[in-house]
Order: sequence, then structure tokens, then C-alpha cells
Amino acid sequence: MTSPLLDPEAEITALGESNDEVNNIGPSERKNNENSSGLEATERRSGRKRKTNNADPDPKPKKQPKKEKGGEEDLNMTWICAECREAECLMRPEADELLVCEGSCVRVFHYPCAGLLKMPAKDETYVCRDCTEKRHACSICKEYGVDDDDVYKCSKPKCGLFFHESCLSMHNVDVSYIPVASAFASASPISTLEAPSDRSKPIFTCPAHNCWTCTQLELKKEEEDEAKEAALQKGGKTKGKKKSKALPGFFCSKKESTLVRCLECPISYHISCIPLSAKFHELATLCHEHSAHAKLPELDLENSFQQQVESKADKYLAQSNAITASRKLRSKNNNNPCFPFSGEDLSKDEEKISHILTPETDISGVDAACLFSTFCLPCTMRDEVHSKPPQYKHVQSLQYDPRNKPPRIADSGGQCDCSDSCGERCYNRLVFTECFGDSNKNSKSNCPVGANCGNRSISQRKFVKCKPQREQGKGWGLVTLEKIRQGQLVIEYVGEVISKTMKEKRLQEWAMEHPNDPNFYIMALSPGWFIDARETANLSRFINHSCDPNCIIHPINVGGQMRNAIVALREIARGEFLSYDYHFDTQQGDRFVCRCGAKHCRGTMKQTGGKGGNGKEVLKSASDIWEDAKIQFEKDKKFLEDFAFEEETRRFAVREVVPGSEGKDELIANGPQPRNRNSVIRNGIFLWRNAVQGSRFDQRIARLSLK
Ligand SMILES: C[S@@+](CC[C@H](N)C(=O)[O-])C[C@H]1O[C@@H](n2cnc3c(N)ncnc32)[C@H](O)[C@@H]1O
Repeated sequence: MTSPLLDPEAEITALGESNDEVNNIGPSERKNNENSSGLEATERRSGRKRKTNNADPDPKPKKQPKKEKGGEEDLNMTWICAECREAECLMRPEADELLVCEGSCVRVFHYPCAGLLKMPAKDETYVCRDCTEKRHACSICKEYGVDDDDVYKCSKPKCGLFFHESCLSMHNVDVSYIPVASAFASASPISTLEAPSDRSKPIFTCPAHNCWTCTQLELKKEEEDEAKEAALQKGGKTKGKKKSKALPGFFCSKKESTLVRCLECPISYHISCIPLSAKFHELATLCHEHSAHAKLPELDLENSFQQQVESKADKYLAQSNAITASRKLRSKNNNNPCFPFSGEDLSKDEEKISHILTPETDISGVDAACLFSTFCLPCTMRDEVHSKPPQYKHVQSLQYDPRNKPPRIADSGGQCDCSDSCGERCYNRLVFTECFGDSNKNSKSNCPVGANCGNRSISQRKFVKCKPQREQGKGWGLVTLEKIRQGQLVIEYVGEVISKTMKEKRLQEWAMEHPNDPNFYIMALSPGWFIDARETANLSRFINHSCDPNCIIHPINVGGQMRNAIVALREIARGEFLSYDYHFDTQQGDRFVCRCGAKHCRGTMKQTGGKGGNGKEVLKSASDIWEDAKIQFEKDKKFLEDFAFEEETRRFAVREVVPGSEGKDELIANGPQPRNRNSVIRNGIFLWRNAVQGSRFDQRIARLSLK
């Protein structure tokens, strides 16, 4: 393989994301539901209209609901329809009654949005289609999956959110596993962050139950503590590990238990921790990541709670006090303007300051101190708090454009003849093809063993558990959460499959729009086809380059389509950063400085050598790759003749080990021929891969000499 990651000169344009999942708690929901028990979440609500939220112009502060045994928070309901994402039904304005799904998702719907002609009777049970079909959208990537197979429900009883395991790893969620057989019988985890057995179910509390801002601060504190500890130990002083203390209330002026959740994702905040970059009104919240693109539900401002609070603030506040206090606060927070209510026009700061509540004032149940003092993060903290892996759409497999996809690859010839498991000597494995189909003679299959054979890791997504983490000088990287064996499949590189023309278009457009972006995600898949993992990907997009990598890209034929497997080159310890050699195929000069820190670092992520001479890189055309393959073929043959075998076995070796040496063009062009099948199996080789990977015989001497 010459160029895993290609043409990093530029990249792609933004793609739309689907917006089909809703479940949100807005500040007024918190207020209006404060005295409702969490159990209400499973009761059907009818006749609840948004306007009724505002019916009481001066609602008194209500007592927080009692916490249930076991510290269960009351995750308050939202009254935004999960389908149309509005409080008031846009399909039929008269039908803005909401009903609650009594299945596991506990979402609310307008009845027309739920596909019903009328509101169900009080004694009728409503279960939404997703819960009936036991498939839900992941609350992070929005992709649908089968319950307890692809997506898993948060373990909090009243939380109806589902997640892919891999999506959770982006949110610092601790996952434990219980064996599937006992998954429903016991809630006690057997291990934390350990490789689960094949049949285990993840148990976790999703990010919706923790304030995102406070969590980031805790993590930062922990990191600092660890760094201090490490420094102390380096200096020879040993100290017992000091448990870092969280920072409850650092930004919250009180210990709040209620969280408001983003309409688009599970990110939640204490009201007093909502950062400047988020948006909210009394019906819903959009987190810092979604505020720029998503839309808050319609709010009838005139009748809104927000409007009432603002007018009360006008009435009650001594404006001069507010201005002085706010100025003080601003100068303390590096002139970070404070966020009064809408967060829209910060340039009109002075005007807004006149509406800010003083810390002492408590109006209409809103904790004024909380609003006043803590709606913004100091500038110094903002970068840290927002340092989370960039968002992308998580997918589990390659995404093809149905109108323009790579042609299928012809079969490499018949079935393997393995009898129990397809191990090292499996013919399909040797020709870089995964087994498919089962032993049932009626179905198409290339393997008599069936679904349990050992050569189906990619199609069965037997990926290693990993998580994104900052890697010094390289942005985000990917660390493994489990020990990896040499030769083990780590993960598949997935994204959108695009043609060469599309790749070039995207590269150009991205370069124009983001001239300073150093990150590139396009990888070669097969001649003329590429994988773009910038916006649609899995965790593999975070793997960085190293000149001394611990992984390699293996193109593998899975059911007639090429897929790029990332395979371990050596044993990799838990916690190690994963890497492979990008061999960037680029005409640009010194732009791609490598910071891998390896002993023999090339200093660049580009491929070296090539046909350009004088170290100048050129893009390899298909015919160049072809020529290289033929040259390599001759070298292999010569190597076998000269060194690898004793005199008397040479002729045999060349004939057998280099199958098709009489018709090498055909062999290189078409891959393994059925007539070469036996020698491929006997010698464990497949020369066609030289065309893609440049693997060399002299480096396989140990293996050959074993024969
Ligand atoms: C596929 S992305 C890897 C994930 C990326 N680090 C991120 O933060 O999203 C490739 C980009 O990571 C950076 N990178 C990867 N390996 C690097 C290295 N060894 N030295 C410097 N930058 C590296 C480069 O900006 C490169 O274009």
C-alpha cells in the first residue's frame, strides 16, 4: 500500500447531519416540573400545552423533589415533541397535546407526530415505534441501531437515551460490563474498562446526568493532580496519591441537582454552568456544540416566562448597582461579558446589564445569584473546557454513494478448505479475503466453517476498545483501552467512500475554506476510490502518524468490496497511543512536519523515495504502481534463486513460491488464480499484495526458511 492517507493539501466541505432525535429539558421545564416525581416521566401527559407553562405569571419557587433512594436524580421531562421538535404542533396547530411513550425511551410526541389520528384514551398505553421495534437512534451520532446489540440504554432507570459504545467514549463515560446472560439479572458490574467478553453488555450512566462544565473542570483538576504527582515522583519524592477533589460549586453558586439538557445531544448543564457559547430559553437548551447550527423551538415571547422575568428585573433592580457589580465581575473574568438572558448580542452589553438581577434578588423562583454570577466561564477556562474531540458523525461501516460506488471485486477462487476455524493457513486469509456465508450449501459462501470461523473480524466488527485523547503536538490521538496482540485487528478505517474526482473537489474546497487546518482524513481505498473520514467516521479517524508505528493498514476484500483494516504490528499495551505510517501522498513541500518523536523519524508524514528523484515526491499513477509491482516481483524471484533455498530446491521454490512466474502480468493483474491456490496455501504468500503494499520476500525470510 503506497498511500494510506492521500493528498492532504485540502479537505472536504461540510455535510448535513440528520436531526431526528429529541429529548430535552429546558429551564422552564425544570421549573414547571420541580415538584413532580421522576415517575411522572412514564405517565402519559395529555392536554399539556406550552402556553400552560406560562399560565401562572408569578409562580412561586417550589421545593425540589425528594431524591429517591440510591441518590437517583429526577431527570425532569421535556415537553418538546421528539418528532417535530416543537412545543406546539406544526402539523395541526390544534393538536399540541403531548403523549409520553411508555416504552424505554420515555419521549414525548404530539399525537399527529406519533402517527395517531387522535389522542389515545386515558387507559390506553402508548408505545412509540422505536420502542416497539426495539431499535433506537444513538443520542450522539443519531444513527439507528438494534437495542442491546448496536445501541445500549443508559442504566439510569428514568433516562430513555440510547448510545453506541464507541460514541460514549467521546464523553468520558465510565463503562462496566456484565455478561449478557446475567445482564438483566444483576446490575453489578464485573469489571471496569476491561476488555469485555464477546457476550457482555455495557452498563453506564450517560452524560445527561452530569453537568458537562463541572465534569470538564473535574477532569482538568485530576490531570493537574496527576501531573503534580508525576513531577513529585520524578524528583525522587514519593507521596501517597492525593485524591483530587472535584470542584462542586466552583461555577455554581449553589449545589444544583437539576440539569438542563441539549435538544440535540446528551450534554447537560447546571443552569448556572451554561456556557456563553450555548443558547437556551425556557423551553429548551442547545449546548455549546449545537448552538451555532441547530434551532431552538418556537417561543411565544410575549407570554414567555423569560419575558416576565426580564420585565420584573427591570422593575426591581437598581440599575446602577447592577452595572457596577457586573463591571466588577467582568474585570475579574478578563473582561468576559456576562450573559444575561438571550446570549445573542454581546455588544449591547451595557444595555443588558441593566436587566441583570442582583445576587440578593430572588424573582419568580429563579435563583438570581445563580443567573447573575455564573453564566459565563472566564476566558482562561474556556479553551480547556471546550477541549473535547471535534464532532463528527459516527458510523460503523463504510458509507457508499449508491449512484457511484466501487465495482465489486471478483471472487479469488472457490472456498477455503478449513475444517474447524480459519486460522493462519486459511486460503482466504492468505489472499487477504474475509470468509463469508455459512456451511449451508444453498447460500453463497467461500468458507465451509460458517459464521464462527476465525476470519471474519471486519464484518463482525471485532474492534479493540479505544478512546480519543490529546497526543502532544499532534492534536487528538487514539489510545487503546485493552492489550492488543500482534496481528490482531484493531479497528477498520471507515468514512464516506468517494471517487477520485470527488476527492479532488473536496480537497480543493477545504483548502480554500480552511487554509490553516492541519488535519487530513482522506485515505486510499482501492484504485480510484478513497475514504473520507473528516465528517463521517468512527474512532479510527483519530489515529496519528508515526515513523515507527505500532499498526499498519491492510486492505482486505470483504464480500467483494475492499475495506481498510488497521492491524497491530506488534503487541500493544493498554493505554498506548495507536499509530500507523501515513505515507502521505502529496506534492506539497515541508508542510507535513512529523512530530512522532520516533528514533528514526523521517521528519515528515510524507512517503519517501518514489519516482520523482532528488527526494521530490510525485503522485503515483496506477501504471507506476504496476511497474513497481513488476520490479518487486523480479526482485522476489531473484531473492529466492540466490539466497533462500539450497541448490536442489531452488527450481522447485521459484516455481512454487512464485506462482505464475511464467505469466506474471496476469498474476499481478488478476490476483491469485485458482490454479495457484495450492502454492498460495503451501507457501503462505500472495504476490498480488506487492502491488498494493510493497511487501518484500527478503523480509519474510524467517517464514520461508521454516518451510
Ligand atoms: C487522521 S488525522 C489524526 C487525528 C488528528 N490528530 C485530530 O486531532 O483529529 C491526521 C492529522 O493529525 C495530525 N498528525 C497526525 N500524526 C502526526 C504527527 N506524527 N506529527 C504531527 N501531526 C500529526 C496532522 O495534522 C494530520 O493531518
